[in-house]
Amino acid sequence: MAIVLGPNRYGKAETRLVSVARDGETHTLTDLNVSIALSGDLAATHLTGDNSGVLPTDTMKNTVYAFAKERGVGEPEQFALQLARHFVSTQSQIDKAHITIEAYGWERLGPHSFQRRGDHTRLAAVTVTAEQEQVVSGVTGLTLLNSTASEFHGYPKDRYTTLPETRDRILATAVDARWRHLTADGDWAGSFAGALEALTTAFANTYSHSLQQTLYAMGSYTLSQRPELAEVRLALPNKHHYLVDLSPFGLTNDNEVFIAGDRPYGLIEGTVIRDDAPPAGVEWYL
Ligand SMILES: O=c1[nH]c(=O)c2[nH]c(=O)[nH]c2[nH]1
Repeated sequence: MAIVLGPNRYGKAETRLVSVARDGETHTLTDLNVSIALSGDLAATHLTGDNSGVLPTDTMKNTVYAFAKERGVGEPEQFALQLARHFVSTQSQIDKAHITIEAYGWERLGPHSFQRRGDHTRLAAVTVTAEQEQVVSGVTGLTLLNSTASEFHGYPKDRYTTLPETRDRILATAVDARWRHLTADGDWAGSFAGALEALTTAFANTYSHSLQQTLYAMGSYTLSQRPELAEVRLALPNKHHYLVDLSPFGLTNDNEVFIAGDRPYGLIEGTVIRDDAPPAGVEWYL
């Protein structure tokens, strides 16, 4: 029996970068959280403490800030690609760079005034090797609600089932979604806006018999609208809204008064794929 080093990677997590593009009077704000994970021939440092192949994570953080100045930040997918290519091409012991970026939105209030958007966070994740570049975009924390056009019935019942069947309920979720691009160059801003629009349109327009059905509708509509995408992965928490029993007060409740549940929640997860798309080159997770 031998004990060996398994898969490993390292990098600087959550480098917070705020960049102001001072193009005259009207400034543009970019607000990112950048995480870097490098892997390759890193056995020596783990096994013997030889750090000759260990680019410091501090240097990775500095590279983020220097690239912001030297190249500008631009779209998160593009910025992540530039960083990933840099580490793979300049560090011979590194064969894979995985960069994830959370981009926080700021709405313009004036030429140099902004209001932080709280409604969702944009995501980008790229993986670069010598052979391949994979780009994934996504969104998290996008809370959506339909106040009707949602039913849930016809499910199996056993001795522990208490859930009443419903023909009219609130359907609400906080969308956590990732979508894989077919190529590593594109109109990242337009693609993100289009995918977000497709997801929300499908949520609003689907008459739902389950959140699972809504998940498939959101993924398939997004792929139908966005030819640059190969695959959409969705994790949809079912943000339950429970009807309040108003009968103790002699009142009816015709789907008007709800308790917003917190925990536990149903979690519906699924992938929708274009069947002629090439498979992902490297595994990616939500
Ligand atoms: O849309 C739903 N899907 C389920 O699987 C489920 N399970 C549950 O209790 N409520 C719901 N709603």
